[in-house]
Amino acid sequence: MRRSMLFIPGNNPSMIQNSPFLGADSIILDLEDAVSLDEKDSARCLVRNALLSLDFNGCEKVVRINSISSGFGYDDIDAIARIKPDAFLIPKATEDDIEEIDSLISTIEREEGFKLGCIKLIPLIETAFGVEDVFNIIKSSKRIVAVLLGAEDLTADMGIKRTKEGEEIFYARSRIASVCAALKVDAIDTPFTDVNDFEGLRKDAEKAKLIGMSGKAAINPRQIDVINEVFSPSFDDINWAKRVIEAYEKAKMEGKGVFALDGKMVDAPILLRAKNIIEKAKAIGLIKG
Ligand SMILES: CC(=O)SCCNC(=O)CCNC(=O)[C@H](O)C(C)(C)COP(=O)(O)OP(=O)(O)OC[C@H]1O[C@@H](n2cnc3c(N)ncnc32)[C@H](O)[C@@H]1OP(=O)(O)O
Ligand SMILES: O=C([O-])CC(=O)C(=O)O
Ligand SMILES: [Mg+2]
Repeated sequence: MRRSMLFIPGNNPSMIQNSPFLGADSIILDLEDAVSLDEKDSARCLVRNALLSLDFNGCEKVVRINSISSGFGYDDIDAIARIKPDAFLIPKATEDDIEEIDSLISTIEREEGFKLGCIKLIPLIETAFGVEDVFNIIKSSKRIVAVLLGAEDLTADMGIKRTKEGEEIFYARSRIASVCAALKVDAIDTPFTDVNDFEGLRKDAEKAKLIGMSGKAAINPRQIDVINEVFSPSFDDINWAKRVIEAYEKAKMEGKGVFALDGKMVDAPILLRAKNIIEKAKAIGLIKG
């Protein structure tokens, strides 16, 4: 489950130390934009030591490396892949970068005796070209398990304003959600940058969920509860899903493929939606069995 993915600056030891107990599903230790140029080497060292020594309490451990073109990316991959993070987040991802990084990681996995393919990739889609090419980017490596939308860089690349309402990213969100559903990987929404506006955060997360995104990045621990709540099935959802499944079983015995529940039609796609809710609730531990 990747409902919430918390960014943590890779040069901040106290934030890193507390991170496993904040309730995020994934922790993204950042070596890219949250770290200034003169701290790139020390942050890499700190993140490496943290991954070696801290118990991450079951959180997914993701490291955002610097891009290959920045000159820091090769050192990031070499230092971090050898201690087996769960995944790398690849900024301003292109097909060429992903193919090259996939091959570099394969070499390290062989050298270190790791299972081939154990280190996953999450491309950060944050250029107009990346949005248009997202299908091919995901197809370029079997390691890809999710895609993250980076709206700050995307809107900068497009030369447009970033707003709280987010109309300017509706297309990018929708395209990423649709392609990710087609290729069966998670679609993770961009962070909401006003860390004191929880109503705004909730609305923004709900917008992303409505069009099919499965989780959202956070930049502050106080954002995690809201994000987890929005991307978990509610108790009403779960009760509805149970009733649909029960009613469907009964209807099937009576030889019916379609019937009405509370005045609304239920047929195969509605059953599928109900089953998806139950699966998600089980994965999160909201229901057992
Ligand atoms: C566009 C992009 O690239 S996004 C990705 C890169 N950006 C980042 O990683 C930013 C990460 N977030 C932060 O640095 C900070 O949360 C800021 C700058 C946004 C806000 O800072 P503040 O207003 O000082 O945060 P706040 O007052 O809520 O901090 C409360 C506590 O949470 C901690 N905290 C804040 N952010 C984080 C975080 N991302 N991870 C872990 N702990 C954090 C603080 O250290 C503080 O701890 P303390 O009480 O022990 O001192
Ligand atoms: O990774 C993210 O979600 C944030 C980011 O880099 C961006 O918006 O440019
Ligand atoms: Mg960015």
